[in-house]
Amino acid sequence: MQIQSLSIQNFRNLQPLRLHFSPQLNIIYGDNAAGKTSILESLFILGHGRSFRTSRHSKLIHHEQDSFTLYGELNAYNVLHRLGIQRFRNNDVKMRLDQEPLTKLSDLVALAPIQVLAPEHYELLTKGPSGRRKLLDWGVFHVEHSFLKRWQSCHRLILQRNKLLKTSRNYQELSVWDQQLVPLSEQVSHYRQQYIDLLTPLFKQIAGKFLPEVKLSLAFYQGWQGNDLAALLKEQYNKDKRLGYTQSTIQKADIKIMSGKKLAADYLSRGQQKLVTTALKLAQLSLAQQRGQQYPVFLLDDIGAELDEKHQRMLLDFLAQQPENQQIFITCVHLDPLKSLLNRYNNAKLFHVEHGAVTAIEASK
Ligand SMILES: Nc1ncnc2c1ncn2[C@@H]1O[C@H](COP(=O)(O)OP(=O)(O)OP(=O)(O)O)[C@@H](O)[C@H]1O
Repeated sequence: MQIQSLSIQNFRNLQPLRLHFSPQLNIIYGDNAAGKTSILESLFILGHGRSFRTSRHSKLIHHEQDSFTLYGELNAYNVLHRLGIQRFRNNDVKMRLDQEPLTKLSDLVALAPIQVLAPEHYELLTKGPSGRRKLLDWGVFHVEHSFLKRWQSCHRLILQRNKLLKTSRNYQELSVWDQQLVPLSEQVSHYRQQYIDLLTPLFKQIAGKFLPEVKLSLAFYQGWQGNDLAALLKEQYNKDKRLGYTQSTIQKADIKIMSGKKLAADYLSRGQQKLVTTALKLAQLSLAQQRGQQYPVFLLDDIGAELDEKHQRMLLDFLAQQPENQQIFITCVHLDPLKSLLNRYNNAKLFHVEHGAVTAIEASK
């Protein structure tokens, strides 16, 4: 997938603008607080309907305005699509795809795979499992679109079960729900496990280059112990009732990132943890390419801020070896470290951002 152009209105500090992108490499540079990440954020919203920096949409709207509007031209499966998203302070959202109203976020996500690696993600290992689960589910969804429907049904059933737990007098009253919940949960877990199995060799290969000193691997925790979820739900009924929620669900799933037999988060330095996150995201990108899916657009925020020079070079070398139709966006304060990457592309585009205004610069200059 490639983003051909983007118009932005009333988004964070950005002045109204329209940008035409390179199908390969785009570099957005400028001083701190110029608005570089805001551009990446708006690109991310085209494929996710939400930001990667905040869950509060109102923060994205320019201080003095009531709504922001994004309008993107996307090339998906060699077809040009026009996507418009408008978000209001009261949380209303209007989305249109090719002139038609778009009501399902999943259609947007399926159309436009967009992946981001930003400083926010470098705490992926130490924070709770929800970030890792999001990363996993985004990947699973792009391998297997039918995953989402099952995932949503499962969440609905868990919600209903939790409500019923409070009023139920014995397990029998819940067992009908569990007859539906158990097979659905097992299917969701099966897809997740399959994805981890596909991702692991690529992750090991990439992590092995970035961190040759540690032996990393991935393990999948499905959200409960053992293989008999039906028996577990029955056995845990009294405790679930006391707690007011179901303990063993797909909502507890996690990717365990291991260093040998230990959890990587407990033993690796902060720098090493950043490299593990980088390797995970790059492995997801490689997996999509390997499977002949639509290549996700890859957004890399603030390359200079988090990695040392040696690993920055390794990351840039990795990006320099990407296939031709892989679109990449990178933000940075200094252009110098990116010169060798720029030299590899004859159609790279540079954008200079200053106080929310963006100027396209010829890459040859
Ligand atoms: N809703 C908003 N309305 C107006 N301005 C905003 C809004 N939200 C954030 N800003 C401002 O937008 C500016 C740009 O922020 P952004 O994070 O995009 O900068 P950046 O160029 O990526 O900076 P850095 O290099 O420091 O990461 C900041 O000064 C921020 O305070």
